[in-house]
Amino acid sequence: MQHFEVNFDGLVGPTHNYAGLSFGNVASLSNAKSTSSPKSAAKQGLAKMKALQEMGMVQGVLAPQERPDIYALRRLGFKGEDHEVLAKAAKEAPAIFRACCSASSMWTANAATVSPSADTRNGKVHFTPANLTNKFHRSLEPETSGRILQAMFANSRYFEHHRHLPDNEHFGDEGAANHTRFCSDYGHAGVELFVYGRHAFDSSKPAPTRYPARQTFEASEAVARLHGLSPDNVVFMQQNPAVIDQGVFHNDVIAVGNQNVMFYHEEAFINEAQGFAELEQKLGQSIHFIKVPTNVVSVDDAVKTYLFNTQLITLKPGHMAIIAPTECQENERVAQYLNDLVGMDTPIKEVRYFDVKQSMRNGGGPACLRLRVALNDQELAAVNPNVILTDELYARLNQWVDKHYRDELSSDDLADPNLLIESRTALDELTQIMHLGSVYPFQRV
Ligand SMILES: N=C(N)NCCC[C@H](NC(=O)CCC(=O)O)C(=O)O
Repeated sequence: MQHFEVNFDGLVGPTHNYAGLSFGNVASLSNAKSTSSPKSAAKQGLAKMKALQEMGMVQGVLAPQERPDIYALRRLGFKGEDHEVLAKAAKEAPAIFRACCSASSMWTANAATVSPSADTRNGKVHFTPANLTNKFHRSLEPETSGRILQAMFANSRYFEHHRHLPDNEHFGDEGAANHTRFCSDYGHAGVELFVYGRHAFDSSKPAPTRYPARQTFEASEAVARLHGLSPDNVVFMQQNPAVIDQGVFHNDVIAVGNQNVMFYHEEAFINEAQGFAELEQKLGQSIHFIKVPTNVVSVDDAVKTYLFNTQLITLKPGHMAIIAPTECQENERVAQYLNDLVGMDTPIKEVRYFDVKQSMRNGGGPACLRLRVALNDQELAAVNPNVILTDELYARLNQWVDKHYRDELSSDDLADPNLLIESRTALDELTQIMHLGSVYPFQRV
């Protein structure tokens, strides 16, 4: 039996824009209200997907969501025809309106937590959509994320889908951005590391003071329970609150792991030694812990360049590549570090740089843009084949973007009723291309 790690990248939606919605995410706040390019954002994402496919990876595509979210606006009391709802909300509650227009589902590392079948009690691949309660604009995602994932992984013999956790800050869950799986090989039982930012039910425990900790310990525990993971194969570690307060709003902004490698910043965790010893003991083998010291790369540089929001992928046994944003190349210290890293005696042998600047300006790097799903060949054969990137699908999606997406989008354009029509037209066609069925609210009423 063969095993794969499949990366499901978020296809950027037609309303991609910069609205400054994520307090605690430095890039989101500093680029608020700049003009975006949905077309280049989508094309940058597709180019990264294609490159990984050409590197021999199995690459998947995760569809975007319907925005503006007219249903959320109606729930908040805006009435009338769709164009009236848009006009009233944009005028009377512009901040709420902008939140309902976000294309934030593109960061699919936050779509769900996924446990491969080798780790779970019933031998199925488990999915729990993230509730994303900490940010209003992101809390609009889990229902549709769940429907899209069910349309992609539809075979109940292999896949089990859970409902997202209760929509409350106590169970704030940000999905795979705070979850890393270590294993000797993708098909072998691994150890799942859940990293949380605070304890919701114990205020005596450390917590950040400036920016929010989006993931709670209690949420991480609940996901591990739902997925039927054995306590012998799970480790919980707390993020260092001091780095959350410096803009590290998810663990994947300060650490990335793959198989037997953990690439991380010196300041990432509380109780690092204890957590890492537990990881190795539960995995039953040693892990390459590649620690980047503060005096080589500061937390500030890590946040600005997303050195750790890189994808660490296995190209052949013992040979990994780092997929980094071009921001890393443009920072002298980080570029030098990466240059040195590939010469060190670790499984990381090469670095490839990608321009995902449209996403980076909202605080989303290469790793935010993908959801990892480890699958065996039978499970892969049971995945909806129309969501796996082929040369044909790549060409088709590029044409689709050219046909439907705007070159530029400003904050004022969000209230244009044509944008809603354009988005729905595009998504309706996309569900046919990807054989997803009626996953969007406008297709269901
Ligand atoms: N690290 C990972 N895995 N994901 C990055 C998510 C970025 C996203 N940005 C935003 O939602 C900004 C939207 C805006 O401001 O318009 C967020 O903060 O949740």
